[in-house]
Amino acid sequence: MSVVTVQLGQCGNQIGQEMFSTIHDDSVGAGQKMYKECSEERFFRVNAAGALVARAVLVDMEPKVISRAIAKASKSGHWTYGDKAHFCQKQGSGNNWANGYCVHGPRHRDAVEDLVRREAERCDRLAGIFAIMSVAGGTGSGVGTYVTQCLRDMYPQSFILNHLTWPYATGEVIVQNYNSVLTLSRLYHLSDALVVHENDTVHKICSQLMNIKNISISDINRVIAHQLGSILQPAVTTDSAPHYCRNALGDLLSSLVCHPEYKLLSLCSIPQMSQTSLAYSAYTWPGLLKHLRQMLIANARMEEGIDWKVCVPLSGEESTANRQMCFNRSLSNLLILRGKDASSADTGGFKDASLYVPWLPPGGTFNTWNSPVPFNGYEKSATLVSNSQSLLKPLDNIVRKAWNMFASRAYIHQYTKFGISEENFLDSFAMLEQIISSYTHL
Ligand SMILES: Nc1nc2c(ncn2[C@@H]2O[C@H](COP(=O)(O)OP(=O)(O)OP(=O)(O)O)[C@@H](O)[C@H]2O)c(=O)[nH]1
Repeated sequence: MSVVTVQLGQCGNQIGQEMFSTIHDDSVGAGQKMYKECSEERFFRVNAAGALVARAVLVDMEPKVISRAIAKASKSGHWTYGDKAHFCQKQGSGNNWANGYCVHGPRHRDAVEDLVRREAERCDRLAGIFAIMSVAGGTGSGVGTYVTQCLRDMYPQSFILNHLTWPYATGEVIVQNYNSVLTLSRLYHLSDALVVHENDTVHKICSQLMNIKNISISDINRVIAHQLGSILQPAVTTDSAPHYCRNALGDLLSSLVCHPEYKLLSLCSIPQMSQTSLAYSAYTWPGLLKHLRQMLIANARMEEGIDWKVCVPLSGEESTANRQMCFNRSLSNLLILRGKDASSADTGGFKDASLYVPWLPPGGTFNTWNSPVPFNGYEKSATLVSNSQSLLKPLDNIVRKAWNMFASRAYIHQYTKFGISEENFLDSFAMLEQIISSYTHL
């Protein structure tokens, strides 16, 4: 089964290109026929000339980033984007969600829908749609939300997974929190799940784990692409064993999203390091999984600086006490292990019922996938996809900052002039407050 990826805006196109590159290099580097075939079927098609073509549609309102992504892919000499798989215009959305959602989106709806339809028709079986965008700009967030809405209408029965990049908290764009609030509140209804990367967190991984001195956006995107690849590349699931699972998105979503109120997914991978350090490092599964479990409960996105004092509350313990300990409660977790002896690693620590909400049956909260193939040069690696309270604080920060600005009606005229009213804002705030409340009271 195949996934159609839709890359939206600058961020979506840059991350998408890096993701295809990581996936391609990993499947070739693995030197394992079944793994490579499964990965290629999922993400690439073969054109008439026998070359690999990404199953992707590129959308932006300005041409520069798309041209660069297409050129980089061609330069790899291994894969390309489709000849007519992109749509761009001359001028961006000016970091204004309303401009993207109310103007550019509807104006170019037919052209974008046509591109996605053509790509979907080239799949023998469509596993779903993977849309990549930032929440803070104008095109990725505004057009991206509009396009997701159209795709939901076009493919009501298909899985739609959105990958969202959250802005640096310090902020590059004054209205980034408005754009984020509008994007998140709409996508929450449309998408089956939202996989989130926060730029601040990934920046820290680059500086503290990868030891990069002058961190560029490409460095950030490589880390994001690595984590995405680690969940999207072929793996054996309980149902598919001994074969690789064919329905990557479906299995991911059924493992993690048990209730429409809870759709926020975070990722953490271990180990993560520079290529030079990789050659000198050796890991054991018990060591990796012990760290990863503590990262989960203490809500740390990297293995450095984990708070080892946070522990799982004993059953019946007061929920306020849990909160004081900063214990991160989960609804569900998916653990993906790749590399030597992955299938025999002991994952018992993640099955502990106290990690999870009491109202879900224990069998439905935790799943493990594995693959014997080392991922992206790592002899052993583990990624945890988590539907937990881990995004509560960043979400709350975005909503609070946006609300503070909205209270004085700052910059609201830039939105009302495109048709987004104050009531629309209020609805979005109310919707996100509800999600915050639901996750808070897990
Ligand atoms: N991780 C990551 N973040 C990016 C990248 N490019 C932009 N961003 C973030 O995305 C947000 C801005 O969104 P963009 O994607 O640049 O904007 P756009 O969607 O193209 O919208 P317009 O510029 O208004 O047309 C900011 O929070 C940036 O930090 C990227 O390549 N990687």
